[in-house]
Amino acid sequence: MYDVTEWKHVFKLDPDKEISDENLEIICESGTDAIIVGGSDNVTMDNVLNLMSRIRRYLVPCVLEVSEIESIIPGFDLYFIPSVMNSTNTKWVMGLHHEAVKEYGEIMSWDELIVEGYCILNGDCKAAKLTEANTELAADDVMAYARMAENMFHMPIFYLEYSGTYGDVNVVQAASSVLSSTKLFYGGGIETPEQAAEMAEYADVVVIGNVIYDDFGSALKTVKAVKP
Ligand SMILES: CC(C)=CCC/C(C)=C/CC/C(C)=C/CC/C(C)=C/CC/C(C)=C/CC/C(C)=C/CC/C(C)=C/COP(=O)(O)OP(=O)(O)O
Ligand SMILES: O=P(O)(O)OC[C@@H](O)CO
Ligand SMILES: [Mg+2]
Repeated sequence: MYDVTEWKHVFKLDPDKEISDENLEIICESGTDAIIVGGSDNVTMDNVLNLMSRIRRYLVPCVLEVSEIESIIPGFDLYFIPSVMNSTNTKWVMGLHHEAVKEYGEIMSWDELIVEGYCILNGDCKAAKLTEANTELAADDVMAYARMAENMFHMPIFYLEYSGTYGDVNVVQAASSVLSSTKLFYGGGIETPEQAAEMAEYADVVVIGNVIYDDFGSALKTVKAVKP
């Protein structure tokens, strides 16, 4: 029904940030493959519900990327569950997941859940600090995580996260070279259609976040750059 393996471009909307109805409509009808709702600060039931119900006016698939147990609400098409592979604290690898499944296990629709093997590479971003990620990684370290995600843990998504900064295309290429069934998501610092196209050469899916709020016109152009 929602075939993530066909996606090339997604917008990530932050429930803690303002977006006008007009811009939301443009984003939802832009031809992007999905809208991810997610962020690392002040993600509450209220602001998640508010954003979800506004996105729900459109046909585009709508995904909650879970960052806090308290803000999980029903009604999304899919739930992306990050597991930070390069975290040094097991809480962010499997700990919170264990707690959540203990609480919701009985009522969970497992086919709506998609696990993302996160590898966070921008040491200055909030997610890196929160999860105590070891971001001092060379390309071969990242390749090893990618191989583990696909061959050991059978994760559907390997997510290279540079949130807030434009990443190293050689690292994205290296990760891509060792993946076949697991889909490579790239997110971080994409501000122009050219950058989106550059990362899309190697990543299966590019994620566009902050630029939606900083330069809406440029954000919109990334769709055609990736899906001409
Ligand atoms: C009732 C109901 C609908 C039930 C459904 C069942 C369900 C979905 C159950 C959930 C099961 C489950 C296993 C949940 C996991 C729970 C959990 C809290 C896991 C931890 C997730 C995690 C590792 C979070 C760490 C932070 C992280 C990686 C967040 C991802 C998003 C991210 C990096 C956003 C970037 O944030 P942003 O604000 O844009 O950052 P900048 O400031 O840098 O821009
Ligand atoms: O906000 P930006 O830097 O575009 O990053 C997108 C996404 O990967 C954040 O989780
Ligand atoms: Mg952001």
